[in-house]
Amino acid sequence: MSDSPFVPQMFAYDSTLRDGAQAQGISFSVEDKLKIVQRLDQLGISYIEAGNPGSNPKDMEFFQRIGELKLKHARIIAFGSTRKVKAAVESDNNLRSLLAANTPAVAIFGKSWDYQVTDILRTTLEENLAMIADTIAFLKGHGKEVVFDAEHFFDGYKANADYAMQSLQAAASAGADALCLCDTNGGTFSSEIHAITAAVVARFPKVQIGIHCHNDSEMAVANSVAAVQAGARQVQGTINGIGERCGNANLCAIIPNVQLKLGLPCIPPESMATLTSTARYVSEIANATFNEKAAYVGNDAFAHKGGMHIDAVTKNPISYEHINPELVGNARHILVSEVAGRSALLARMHRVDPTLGKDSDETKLVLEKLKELEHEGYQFETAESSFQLLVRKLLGKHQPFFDLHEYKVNIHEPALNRMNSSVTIKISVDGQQEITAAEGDGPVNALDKAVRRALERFYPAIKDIKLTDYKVRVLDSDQASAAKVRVLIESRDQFEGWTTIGVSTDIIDASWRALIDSIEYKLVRDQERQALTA
Ligand SMILES: CC(=O)SCCNC(=O)CCNC(=O)[C@H](O)C(C)(C)COP(=O)(O)OP(=O)(O)OC[C@H]1O[C@@H](n2cnc3c(N)ncnc32)[C@H](O)[C@@H]1OP(=O)(O)O
Ligand SMILES: CC(=O)C(=O)O
Repeated sequence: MSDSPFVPQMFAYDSTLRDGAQAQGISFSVEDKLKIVQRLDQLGISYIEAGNPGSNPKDMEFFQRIGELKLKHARIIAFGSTRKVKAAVESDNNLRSLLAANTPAVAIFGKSWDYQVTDILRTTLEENLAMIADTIAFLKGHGKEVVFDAEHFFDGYKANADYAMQSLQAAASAGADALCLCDTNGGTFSSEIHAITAAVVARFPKVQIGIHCHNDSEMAVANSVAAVQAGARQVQGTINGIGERCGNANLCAIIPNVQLKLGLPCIPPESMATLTSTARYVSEIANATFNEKAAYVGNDAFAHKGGMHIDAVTKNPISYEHINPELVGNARHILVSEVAGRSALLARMHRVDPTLGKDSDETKLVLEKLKELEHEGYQFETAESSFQLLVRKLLGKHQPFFDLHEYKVNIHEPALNRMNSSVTIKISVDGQQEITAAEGDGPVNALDKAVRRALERFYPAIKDIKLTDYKVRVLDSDQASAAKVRVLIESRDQFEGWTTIGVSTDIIDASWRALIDSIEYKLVRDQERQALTA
């Protein structure tokens, strides 16, 4: 490995902790911010815009503590606005806070749309240019690297190109190190972004030009890439695209687009494989639901379901994958479902019998049964473990772990201590009979307790199973109380998680099927692990 420091050709500028924190439902604690900064630094981000020191005490505390961290790649940026109208920079509270943040670099947003100056700032066009110039000169005088965010630049340019350019000129003449063009309202089209950015790059050939896009027209990533193609060399965005309204440009798509497709390195090549885990990490800390459909980093980004696609991808992945998923730390998923073909089944069938091929009778049998069960309401793409058990059963390789003789469910109303249900169950293992009973908060809970109690004597490892989720979906609601239900149960032990499924017109029966698959899958996996270590 080379010891020479990585030199980006494109500066990745992350605003998750500033613009991302302006998203509805997001609020990072100081500890959250410190953790995210470290993770972004490991990813190799060049700039981290980490908050507004003039906005709130939490952000100021963050800036007081950030010095504790030793960062390898990132420069921390404190964010604020140009000075107030008709005010002196020296006495401006926002600017004092920016200096108190003690960061090597600052970002200042200022108006570049004439209408925003007259109607929102309610001042003259000349005063706004003076606000920009005074603020940047003041910060440069304090030794800061300064990024000028030209707010509403594209709308401003379309309304009054001359004034929009004057705002950039004021910033550049005052010493700004980068001029960042903002599509603040997120309504600009990629062709306009490209043309306007190209005009700015031509006018300011010696200054770094940045791009900051919002996603109000679902075009933030495309617009950012268009600006890069027009010559922008700093690209702003947030992890997972979180941000105000519809969000910001998503760096998890922009970084691989720019680095892998346009050939402009923005993070060290060896960090690219941590992109997917970084996206999940930030989502977890933000307490946000992760978008599994996200390009590059979502679970579904390389999930193949159509039988013909699976067949082709198995022959050569580039047939239906735009990049190798491992480059961004993601993985290929082959889904089994009613739209699968034989190729989709082979990897699962080989776990049970490696000699089987695409043309084996067993492969056709499993495919037919899969389609029949999916027609009945099963959905195996989300219940891989039940499918794996089905394959074992159809191939005659499954040895049942117990025989069920009967179970009886009773509902007690009124409930005592929320235990409104009880179950008695009779099973046998190798001829030894066991009868147990259990009470539960609902019949499924009572059933779960009773079957575990009955089996634990024979299979103590069952104690390690934790049921982590239980989902019920009514499949044909027009049948009212006779409708079929699909139950999905997610389980975990100390090694892994797994999902099983049951379908029936009776919710207790559907739950029983999913529950028994869960227990049997655990026992099968324990056997497989023992065989590996034997
Ligand atoms: C596009 C963007 O994302 S820009 C960043 C937006 N982010 C935020 O607003 C989050 C942080 N903001 C805050 O915490 C608060 O708004 C503060 C502390 C900065 C200011 O709070 P307040 O002083 O109470 O003002 P308030 O938020 O109500 O109004 C904003 C003021 O800033 C002025 N302002 C807006 N843009 C600028 C600018 N570029 N330069 C100078 N002043 C500006 C407005 O005209 C308004 O001034 P006024 O009070 O004289 O009418
Ligand atoms: C500065 C900024 O966040 C914007 O204009 O969108």
